[in-house]
Amino acid sequence: MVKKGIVLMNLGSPDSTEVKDVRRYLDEFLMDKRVIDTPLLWRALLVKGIIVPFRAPGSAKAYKSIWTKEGSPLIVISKQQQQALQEQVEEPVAIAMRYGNPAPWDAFDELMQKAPGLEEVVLVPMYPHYAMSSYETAVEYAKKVHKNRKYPFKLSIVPPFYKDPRYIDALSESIRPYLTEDYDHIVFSYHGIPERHVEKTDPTGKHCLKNAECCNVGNPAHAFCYRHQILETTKLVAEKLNIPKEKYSHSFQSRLGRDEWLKPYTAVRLAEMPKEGIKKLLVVCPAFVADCLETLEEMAEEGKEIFLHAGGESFTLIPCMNEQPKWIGALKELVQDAK
Ligand SMILES: C=CC1=C(C)c2cc3[nH]c(cc4nc(cc5[nH]c(cc1n2)c(C)c5CCC(=O)O)C(CCC(=O)O)=C4C)c(C)c3C=C
Ligand SMILES: [Fe+2]
Ligand SMILES: [Fe+2]
Repeated sequence: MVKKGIVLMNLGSPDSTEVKDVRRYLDEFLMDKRVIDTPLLWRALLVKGIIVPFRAPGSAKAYKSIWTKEGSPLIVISKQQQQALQEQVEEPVAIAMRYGNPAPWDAFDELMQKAPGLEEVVLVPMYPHYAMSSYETAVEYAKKVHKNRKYPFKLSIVPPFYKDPRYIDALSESIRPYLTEDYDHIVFSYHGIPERHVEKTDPTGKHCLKNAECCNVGNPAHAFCYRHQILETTKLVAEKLNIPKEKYSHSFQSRLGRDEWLKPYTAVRLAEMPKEGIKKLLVVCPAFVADCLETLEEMAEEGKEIFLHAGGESFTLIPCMNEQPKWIGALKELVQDAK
């Protein structure tokens, strides 16, 4: 009898592209204290009074431009990843989202039904890097649901896999075919976060962002440092693919609000690069293991337009790993290692 189950947990999407559904999704997302980390009253005022009413119609339009017959790309691809992994393992696999549907309890209930007597569920937060607004909130929420609803099984969690050779290999192989093209530069564009979040998750309270080199000097804070982790991923992939130092760089996309976020900003770099002689650009987004609004709309549409408008000649966005066999194989092994 199978005693174990697997949950792949990603961020989530609105139920439809209607403004009311996008509003509800943004409200749940941005009211999360690990995403907008201001005191509750101020957060409620900001989110419900300003951000959501002003942002929802624009976000709904952006979602419309990428929506498929089957629904949101992030959810559709998550289901494809679930099926692909299911073909490789005998334990039942379910998906859950941090915001919207399916919720973690939907996934846990599904697994309980498929495997009566379930003893352990392995949760895979589908984020390679630690950030309080992605990995941490997914894990804390899943733990809360697990505890409050008194599920009888043990919950094991896959740690951030930003330097795991199996993730690095799968990511590198997804990039390799594009390097045979004639290109001037490859940008590793990661989802940005406010600088304050990096400082907040520093358990030493005195390392992260305290000097320009902090992420390159060994420190226990790196287990929680998003910036250190994305620099590691970039370096390891570049080494594996023999990309010369001058031909690659990293940057951060998707900034929201006026706070200082991790820099450089992708949108700013895309506008500067053609003036520096970079005309043929490759872009990869390693913080996402499934294509989503931030890759298909923000990068493939907006980012491309910024670069071409600034004098760039070609802009190639490398797809996320989605359900590529090498990535699914890596996922299977990450699950097997979880304790
Ligand atoms: C304060 C705002 C935000 C932080 C911090 C943040 C961190 C963060 N997000 C992801 C992954 C995804 N974000 C996506 C969409 C998205 N992100 C924000 C804001 C913050 N994210 C918003 C408002 C949105 C919604 C769309 C919009 O209005 O722009 C998505 C795509 C979801 C989809 O349905 O396709 C992903 C995935 C990570 C990994 C992260 C921290 C590292
Ligand atoms: Fe985001
Ligand atoms: Fe750091």
